[in-house]
Amino acid sequence: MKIGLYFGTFNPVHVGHLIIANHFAEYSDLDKIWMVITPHNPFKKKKTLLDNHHRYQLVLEAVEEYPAIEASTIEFNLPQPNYTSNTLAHLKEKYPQHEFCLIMGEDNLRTLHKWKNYEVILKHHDIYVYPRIADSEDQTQHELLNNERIHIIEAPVVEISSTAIRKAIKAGKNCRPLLPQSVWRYIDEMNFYK
Ligand SMILES: Nc1ncnc2c1ncn2[C@@H]1O[C@H](COP(=O)(O)OP(=O)(O)OP(=O)(O)O)[C@@H](O)[C@H]1O
Ligand SMILES: O=C(O)c1ccc[n+]([C@@H]2O[C@H](COP(=O)([O-])O)[C@@H](O)[C@H]2O)c1
Repeated sequence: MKIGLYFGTFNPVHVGHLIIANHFAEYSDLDKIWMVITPHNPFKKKKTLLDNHHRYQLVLEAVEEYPAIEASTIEFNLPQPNYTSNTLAHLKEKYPQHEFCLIMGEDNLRTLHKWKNYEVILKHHDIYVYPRIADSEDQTQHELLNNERIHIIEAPVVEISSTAIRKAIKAGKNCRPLLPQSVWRYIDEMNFYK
């Protein structure tokens, strides 16, 4: 099977994530999309981060009615911070029968040259990049854009961020439309981000 790995902190998962995952499930050559919940992104502070199992539960709720999309806990038992190259090596060993590609937003492509072993990642995996609204253009991004492993895919641009959602909840704003209904309910019942 050809599996698209959609890595993320998902703190919390929101409608923007789901639109992308569904777009790739419906309009690409990928058989399955695994949303991989990352315990600790090497570039992010762990402050305001919900426990792994809660973030996983939220992704499970979000993808419940999407048979081609799964929530993955593969990084939960790997060393932290989570370097994607380590996870990919682990996946290759555990599932030699599958082909793994990465799905990432343009924002992550811009920092890819700073990722651990990014050349190794590019040697073995295709990366499907979808557009996000950029603040500035970056030289390195242009170099990477010419890499034959990088595939720019047209997908809807939805400017929602987990950061904005956390802030809105803290400020007592209603942000229900930005979250799948079951995700909003879970967050509300558990009093998260307040
Ligand atoms: N609105 C969105 N549309 C498309 N892709 C998104 C959107 N928000 C995040 N992504 C992408 O989803 C993946 C996981 O994102 P992440 O969990 O960091 O969400 P985020 O909303 O950017 O979070 P935060 O605001 O906490 O940094 C990343 O590849 C990121 O580029
Ligand atoms: O491997 C790296 O060096 C590396 C550096 C920065 C980010 N990543 C991964 O990129 C993924 C996207 O993270 P995020 O927080 O933007 O959702 C997440 O799985 C991180 O572990 C990986």
